[in-house]
Amino acid sequence: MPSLADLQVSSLGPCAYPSPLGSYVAGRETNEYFVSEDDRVLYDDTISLLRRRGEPLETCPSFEPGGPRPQIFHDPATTHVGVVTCGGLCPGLNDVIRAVTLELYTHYGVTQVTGFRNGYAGFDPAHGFEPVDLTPALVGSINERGGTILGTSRGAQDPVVIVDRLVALGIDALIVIGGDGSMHGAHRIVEEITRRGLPIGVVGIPKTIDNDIPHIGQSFGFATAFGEASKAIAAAHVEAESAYNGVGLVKVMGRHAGFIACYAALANHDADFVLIPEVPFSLHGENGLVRSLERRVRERGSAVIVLAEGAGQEHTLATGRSDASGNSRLGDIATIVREAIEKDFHDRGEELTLKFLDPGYGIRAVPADPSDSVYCARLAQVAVHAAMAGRTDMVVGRRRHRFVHVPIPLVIERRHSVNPEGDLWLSVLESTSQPLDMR
Ligand SMILES: Nc1ncnc2c1ncn2[C@@H]1O[C@H](COP(=O)(O)OP(=O)(O)O)[C@@H](O)[C@H]1O
Ligand SMILES: O=P(O)(O)OC[C@H]1O[C@](O)(COP(=O)(O)O)[C@@H](O)[C@@H]1O
Ligand SMILES: [Mg+2]
Repeated sequence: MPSLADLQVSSLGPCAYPSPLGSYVAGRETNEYFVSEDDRVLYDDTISLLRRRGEPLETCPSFEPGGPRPQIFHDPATTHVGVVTCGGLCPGLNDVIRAVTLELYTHYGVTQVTGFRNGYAGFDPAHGFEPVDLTPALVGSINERGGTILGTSRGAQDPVVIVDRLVALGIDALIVIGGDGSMHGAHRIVEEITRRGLPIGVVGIPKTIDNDIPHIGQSFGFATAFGEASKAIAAAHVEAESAYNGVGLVKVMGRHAGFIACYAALANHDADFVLIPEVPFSLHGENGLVRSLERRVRERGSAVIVLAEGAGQEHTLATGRSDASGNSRLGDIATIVREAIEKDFHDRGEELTLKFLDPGYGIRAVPADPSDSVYCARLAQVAVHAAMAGRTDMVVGRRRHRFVHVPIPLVIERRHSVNPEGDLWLSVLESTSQPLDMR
């Protein structure tokens, strides 16, 4: 449980410039568009949690709200903003690049916006990736396409080299669009900036289809991704129920967190079993997957299993390998589950029609759905407000419908994952009627 001190956002210094957004509210009796610098968004959201603390509201943990400030740190006339996308693809990356650029140009009058190519690698002159001048004309309709126009990458880069490049190009604020790994990287960039005493801010916009970043509500692109995954589950259901002893096995992404599997399964209620990294299961034994599946197929004639790629890793041979960013390469649980099911039906002399679907990269290479598009645009605007107000070492998030600033050290402290004791997993159990304990 974070303390109030853990939730304090770092700032480059006092805000000496009036915000150009002030012209919008000039002459109005109220200026509710602007965020009050002394307002806070409470961490706890129930009376019982607050009561348990027994403290005045002012000392209870709370976040700085996101949104435009009446006074800003950077002078828009001279400000130069950098933008980079890192890590795996995610629907909405182009929406965010577009909205950051347009917010800077249109509302702050900032006309120097530079996009770094191919993730953190783009800062290293040795790679020879020329930065891109992001303009309203360039970004106008990029939101219609999946992927990122800037390119992305995995793999470590030296923060010293990155800060050297920021200094060489005169960047005042860097917007990092990335996942947990990118935010670790962003924090190391901040440490190097701080070591040199430079007035350069770093603001993150959390991206990942896995939704494994804590404290930020939900990462953009997650909703689009699970929506795409749910289409594969619906197809598996149709295939399974149209066959004699039909079984659909759908593998979805989700390295350490089973959110995609849970939400995709809940989206159409076609799943009979959801297997996620957070909840261990046995393959064999009375409560294990194979016997439970046998019972379900006997009762209903068919069944659908949704399998997160990171589930049941204890049943696989550890690969001992990792990708360029240090993320572990997973064992192939789908093949193990599939072979166990096929062997069991074969040994029992039962017919089986098993269809294996892996929507794979197809769930993250698509453009954002309308709901994620809105979310991307708004997160981007809030990130620009934060950057212009001199905030640093923070990411933007939306907790319970409130935009907030979350310090990066807090979001990289741990991973967000499905709580097996929580209400999401309970919904999955209710929807699938799978055994509570499959060990
Ligand atoms: N602990 C870390 N410290 C510094 N940089 C990191 C760290 N983890 C990842 N990165 C860098 O952040 C970038 C993106 O990380 P990655 O894990 O691939 O994707 P994501 O940000 O989507 O989780 C990569 O360039 C990677 O080298
Ligand atoms: O792009 P790669 O390296 O094949 O990685 C695939 C992994 O990326 C993810 O989409 C998550 O990526 P991020 O960590 O970049 O958010 C996982 O769901 C999946 O395991
Ligand atoms: Mg990640």
